[in-house]
Amino acid sequence: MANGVTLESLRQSLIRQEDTIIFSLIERARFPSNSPTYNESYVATPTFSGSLVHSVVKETEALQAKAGRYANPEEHPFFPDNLPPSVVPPYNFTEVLHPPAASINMNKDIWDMYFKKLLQLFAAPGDDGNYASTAASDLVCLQALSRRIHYGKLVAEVKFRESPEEYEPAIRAKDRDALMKLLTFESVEEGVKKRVAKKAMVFGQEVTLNNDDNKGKYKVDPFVVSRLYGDWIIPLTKLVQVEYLLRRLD
Ligand SMILES: C=C(O[C@@H]1C=C(C(=O)O)C=C[C@H]1O)C(=O)O
Repeated sequence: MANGVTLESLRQSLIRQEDTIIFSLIERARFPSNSPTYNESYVATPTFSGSLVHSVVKETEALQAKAGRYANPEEHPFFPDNLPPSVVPPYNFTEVLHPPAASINMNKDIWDMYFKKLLQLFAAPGDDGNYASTAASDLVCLQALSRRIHYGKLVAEVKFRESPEEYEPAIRAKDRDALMKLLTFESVEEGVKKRVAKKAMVFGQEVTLNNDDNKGKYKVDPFVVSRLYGDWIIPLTKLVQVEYLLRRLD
């Protein structure tokens, strides 16, 4: 495969990213739900627009944009409008993707999924006042999820290059269902769901010096992690793949 990128190497990266995602969820789960972080009327100052989390994400992204974060095609901002330009010298990232890929940004869906669905599954109800740290943890989760989900672009490119003759008719017919079928590997998905549950058990256990008196207590529920993947992360990654493929012949 061109540029040394193979389906196998991309899958290995997705496996490594599981570690990042699970640790980020564990870090967020240190805090209770902390609802004022998300309440637009909580911060009453012109410095911040919207909720605290909105401002923390937006302003951090502006800083990271200056530091060159979004020059990497694997990174996608949640607030792409009016981002300041990078001030660092450009790095020559290998071009793997078909250029129209740049127009795909699913972060709006990722934002909604995270705040409306995921968070309540792993953050315990309550309020401990740590809103700034909570927002910072949310940002880390969001960025890890976004990177993983947009990796679908690379996965789709490699799948396309491996068998263009299978994909081209479905792309020309704009047949989303056929594309979804072609790019789906159910056994891989089942493996992902089982592995992330196992990782959540290993990473989220209490490590003590005297044997296993904490068995069965996890910092994030392994079943919930598996469900996050099965119900949201994998479907969104596949949606990115479909969107990418639909533009692949443009
Ligand atoms: C990412 C891939 O494409 C699909 C999505 C998967 C995922 O998001 O984990 C797994 C298998 C495929 O159904 C892949 O084939 O590895």
